[in-house]
Amino acid sequence: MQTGRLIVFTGPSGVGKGTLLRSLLKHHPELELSVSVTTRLPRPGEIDGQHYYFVSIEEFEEMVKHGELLEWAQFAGNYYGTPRRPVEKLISQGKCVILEIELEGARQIRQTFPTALRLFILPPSLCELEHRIRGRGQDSEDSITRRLRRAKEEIEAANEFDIQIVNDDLETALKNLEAALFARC
Ligand SMILES: Nc1ncnc2c1ncn2[C@@H]1O[C@H](COP(=O)(O)OP(=O)(O)OP(=O)(O)O)[C@@H](O)[C@H]1O
Ligand SMILES: Nc1nc2c(ncn2[C@@H]2O[C@H](COP(=O)(O)O)[C@@H](O)[C@H]2O)c(=O)[nH]1
Repeated sequence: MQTGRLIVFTGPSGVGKGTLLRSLLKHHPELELSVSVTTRLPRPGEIDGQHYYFVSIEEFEEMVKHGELLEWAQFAGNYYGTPRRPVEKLISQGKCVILEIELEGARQIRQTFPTALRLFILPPSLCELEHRIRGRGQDSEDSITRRLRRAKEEIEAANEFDIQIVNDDLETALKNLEAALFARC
């Protein structure tokens, strides 16, 4: 793995990005995961500063106004963004930093960090994606509808990314992910 690299990890909500990343980071603690800012309410068990920085809409808008976000987007009725300073600091220290972000944010990063490695995680089918989002049991019906509608648009954009990985069997997807990341030393 090259040092000082930005890795963008995108895919529809519920495809298993977080699940894959938790496993990847367990095996590769040298990788850094950026903690995003969001106006979404915390889910049960989510910890401020660990899963997200949970902020108000006003606080988020202030961050945008002051250029504190590397990228940001609206998703399923909430704002999400990547705090600029910690990412730039880690990259300057030679670390590989992973951003788990949706499509609009990934497109912004392509403009500002053209050398970032961009991966897209695909579900085996839309039916399985819906099954996973519902099975997670964390989102309202309205949020599920918005997420699934957005999923179709996101999947159509998968070819914009450097690498596509289907998350069907979790272990296979993890192996493919590791191969994609570490073959690029
Ligand atoms: N390969 C897999 N096979 C079956 N279930 C899976 C697989 N990968 C993840 N899941 C399950 O799918 C659900 C959604 O996974 P996860 O929360 O990691 O998705 P996500 O892409 O991070 O979603 P979001 O973008 O909304 O945060 C979880 O319940 C998880 O356990
Ligand atoms: N553009 C950005 N998208 C982000 C960021 N952090 C998370 N996300 C994406 O939002 C959706 C929904 O997340 P959830 O936690 O509410 O399920 C998902 O696709 C995330 O990848 C960010 O900083 N910028």
